[in-house]
Amino acid sequence: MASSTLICETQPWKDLKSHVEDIKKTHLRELLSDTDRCKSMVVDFDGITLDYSRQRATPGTMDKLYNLAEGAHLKEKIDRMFNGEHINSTENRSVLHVALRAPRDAVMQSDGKNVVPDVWNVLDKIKDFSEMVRNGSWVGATGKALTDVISVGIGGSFLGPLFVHTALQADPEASKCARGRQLRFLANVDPIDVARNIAGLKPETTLVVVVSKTFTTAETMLNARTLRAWISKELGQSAVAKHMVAVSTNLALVEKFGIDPNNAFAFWDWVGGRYSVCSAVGVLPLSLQYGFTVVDKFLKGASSIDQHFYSAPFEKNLPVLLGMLSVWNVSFFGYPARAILPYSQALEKFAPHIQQVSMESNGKGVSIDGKPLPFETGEIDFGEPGAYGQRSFYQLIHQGRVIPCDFIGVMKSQQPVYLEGEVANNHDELMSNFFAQPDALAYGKTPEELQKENVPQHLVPHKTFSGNRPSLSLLLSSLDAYKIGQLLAIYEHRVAVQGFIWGINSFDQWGVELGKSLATQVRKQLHASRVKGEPVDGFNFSTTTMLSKFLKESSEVPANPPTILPRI
Ligand SMILES: O=P(O)(O)OC[C@H]1O[C@H](O)[C@H](O)[C@@H](O)[C@@H]1O
Repeated sequence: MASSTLICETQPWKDLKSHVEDIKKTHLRELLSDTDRCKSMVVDFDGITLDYSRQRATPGTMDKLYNLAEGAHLKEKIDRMFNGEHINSTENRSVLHVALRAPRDAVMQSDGKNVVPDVWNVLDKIKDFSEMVRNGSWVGATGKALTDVISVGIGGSFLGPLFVHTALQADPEASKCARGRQLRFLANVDPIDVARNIAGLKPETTLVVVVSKTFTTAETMLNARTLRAWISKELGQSAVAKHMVAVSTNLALVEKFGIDPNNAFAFWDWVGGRYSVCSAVGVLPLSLQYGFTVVDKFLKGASSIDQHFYSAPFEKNLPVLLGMLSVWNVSFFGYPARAILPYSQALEKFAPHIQQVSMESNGKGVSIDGKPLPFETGEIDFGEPGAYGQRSFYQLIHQGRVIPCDFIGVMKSQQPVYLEGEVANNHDELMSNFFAQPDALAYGKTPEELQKENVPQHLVPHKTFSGNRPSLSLLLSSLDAYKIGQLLAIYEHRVAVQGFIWGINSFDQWGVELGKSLATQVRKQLHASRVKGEPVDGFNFSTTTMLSKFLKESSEVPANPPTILPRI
């Protein structure tokens, strides 16, 4: 539905621009006193409750947002995604991560081919392989079972799997399945990350999974070569076949690296890196750690949201509502950021994953047709588990900048604790904050209220809270593999909705390229200076000065060193 009209030139956008001026005159206190309005702003789906009554919006705003969705051809764009059309136009690819969690009998086409059987071939292969490793029928070079896995990858080949792993770690069913096993992630090319990852592990009981869509990412490939050296130094070159497997779309490069193609797990160019956690990228390491049954539940949770996103009317559609409200906050109120505040330690890696999903997708400067945008897209996503955040950046959120917040709570803790004689059990204590903070942000505290509380006059300005700070709350019935899959898919689709409304391509990432090519130039210079003593040349004054200083101060680095691996 590519149309060269920018969304900001349409009538629904203009209507919202004037409507926001009215809303700005209304305090959230007032909005929250309207019970019918609040009732209309609670939506339930499959164990998830969304309450968006603390958004600076009325039912009238929502109608105007639905008009905007229509003006942006949102439904057609969602359909085009599910139909496998090449909506990633700059890379001429379909965007079909929904096919990764589709049921076995579903049909989803990309380039005239049903991709679901390919997806299930890989899933079956992962199931078989992970079972063999877990039950000890696949052993390492010395005949020992492989109990530990290091997943090597960065960006989309790291953040999603890390989020899911962290979320599953304390889940009773998953943790039982993971007993005696370890899963670690090596992402940074910093040698310190290598040192930390291999600390306490032995090559003979370790399986390395190299995860890279392209199999060319400099950091990942150097880390993969480093772990290959770690294995072959101790067990010999031939051990690599038993101790290293790969996940990639580039199977030719996997083979060239020295990994047996039988031990490579494929995915496809219609899966974007940041949307790849449901492909072998996440499914392989997670199945090795937790078993395929647990991971299958995670996929089913994501699939439940895919169906909902595809078929639910907009007023009941969680990703659509969340996406539209984000557009409202960013494009009409001009709020630059969004705080993701899970009240569950299990979700501590959720915000870092969503940072990539959201900011790499929607941080764009031109429309999908290449027209410069006269408005900002994307938002700065950040977050920490609530209890941490409250003791660090909530001050700014309460009395400084206005930052719309997503509060994410869970009804039942994965690991309940009850202490005799306590007023509240530990999870209730945590959840007290989940319920209290949104109201504190919305209502604030007036000078009159403070005076009634006999607050000394000179402190009244400091203790006054303006309130009127928007948030929304997502309450999950539990946090098992299924719910984790749902949460992931809600945010993936929310980000897509935002991009569809703004009229951008949320599925490419050209902005990442420039930094990478400049790093290549620096890498060549470092090599030439260390090996041939060549002076720094071809950079600006600032970079030349800093590079020369770096080379001089680290001159003890040998030019042609033998393999040295870190030890801690
Ligand atoms: O999976 P890889 O090909 O190694 O790519 C890893 C990452 O590389 C770049 O940084 C891209 O911008 C990311 O989207 C991608 O996830």
